[in-house]
Amino acid sequence: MATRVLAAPPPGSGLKPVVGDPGLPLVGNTLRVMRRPFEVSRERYDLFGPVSWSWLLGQRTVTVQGPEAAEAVLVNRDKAFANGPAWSFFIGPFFTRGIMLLDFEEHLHHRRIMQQAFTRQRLRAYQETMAPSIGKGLDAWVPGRGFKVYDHVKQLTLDLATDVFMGVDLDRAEADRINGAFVDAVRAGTAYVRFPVPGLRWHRGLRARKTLEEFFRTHLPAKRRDGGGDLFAALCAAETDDGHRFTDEDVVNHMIFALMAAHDTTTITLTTMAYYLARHPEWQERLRDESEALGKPVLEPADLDAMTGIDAVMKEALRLVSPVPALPRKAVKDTEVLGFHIPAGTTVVVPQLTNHRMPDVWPDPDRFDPDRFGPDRREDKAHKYAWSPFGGGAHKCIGLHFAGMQVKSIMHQWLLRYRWSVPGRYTWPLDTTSLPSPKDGLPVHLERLP
Ligand code: HEM
Repeated sequence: MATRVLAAPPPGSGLKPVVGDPGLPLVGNTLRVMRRPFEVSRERYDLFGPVSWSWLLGQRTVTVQGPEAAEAVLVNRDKAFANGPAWSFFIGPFFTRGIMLLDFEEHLHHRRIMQQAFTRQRLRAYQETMAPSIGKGLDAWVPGRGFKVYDHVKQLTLDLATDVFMGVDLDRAEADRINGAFVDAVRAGTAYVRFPVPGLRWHRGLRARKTLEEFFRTHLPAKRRDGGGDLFAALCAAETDDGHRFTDEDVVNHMIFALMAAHDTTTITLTTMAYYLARHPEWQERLRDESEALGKPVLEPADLDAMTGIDAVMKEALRLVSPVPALPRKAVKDTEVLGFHIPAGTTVVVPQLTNHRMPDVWPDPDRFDPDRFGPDRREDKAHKYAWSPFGGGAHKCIGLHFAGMQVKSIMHQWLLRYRWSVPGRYTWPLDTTSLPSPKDGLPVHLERLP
């Protein structure tokens, strides 16, 4: 391995240079990092320490490992790191002006308005709207062997998005058209060919973006007029105390982004929970007992905190498989992380996926052990950023309570309806080349409970 310095620190600054290895010509270390993230990150940590550089996805990228470095980048005290130029590289054309792509003053302005759509009162309304749709979606599952959890959960969360996010009555064909556009927009972010060739991902993504824009623009006037208990209506109505509101264009952009931010992340969380609950039937039974003991077919807002088993398994699933595996930033001026010199223009990545499995922070890090979040252990308290699947700082996930509510509501109803299992020696083939997901869709034996 050829070890090189990223850039010499300014003389007299007292800063250390970032050391790393460029990797292979053209591809750098991209394929190794994508295919074997856990092994490669441990190897690099041992070799270079918490801050190192490499060529990744065609960019000179500094990777910061461990909670301390994650905190420095995400809290971003001297405003050296920007989201827009970093995230745009992946999702820019499809999620134009999504809130995560805005920075500094402008971001804060939008975030303050958006927060009005995520108040406690709004969340209660979303939960109530969602409950019957979850039941309907789960009842439609056909039990048997080879039931692909990932595909079914993805469909379920997409259908829920139609109710809870859009609140628009769509027939099946129209719902499928919008869901399809949405899936194409998301997929385009991980296209290999990153310019529009008809039939390929990038092109389909651009077409999908147009479809989604037209859809939301068409329904917007009625939403503004009639309101409702959905996110679309909430964004239309959102207003800060000093009277700031979203324009029509803002609402369209934020709706498209929020759908994306909410959908794959909750799908991955539920699929990971289902995988470990299939591998650990004792935990599945423990959670089912808890849900049965509650004595209610659907969770109500006041029940969310009481579901401690589901909560621990959800946290452990988010630790083992972080749905957003890496948080990229672009340095907009010379700065430092843990005393290492980061020159302006560098892409900096916080690798959530591997940070959550650092042996220095988590005992036996690859083991599924939800009790590590129990009151007597609280291993997540090792550092404020030890467990940070929702990010941190100004861009911390605005939907984190929504996500918890949705995941718990679905899991509760699922446990009451079905038992599921995998063969004893099955381990899932986790694809980590994009957002993490099982290559085989996670086939389980799904049995309906009497
Ligand atoms: C388990 C589920 C989820 C996970 C793991 C997750 C994770 C994240 C992460 C890590 C970020 C920060 C990205 C960064 O700093 O670059 C983020 C931002 C965001 N998330 Fe989530 N998310 C989840 C669910 C949701 C849901 C359900 C919604 C909406 C209802 C949502 C809406 C957003 C929005 C709007 C942002 C951007 C916030 C900003 O830039 O100010 N997320 N999410």
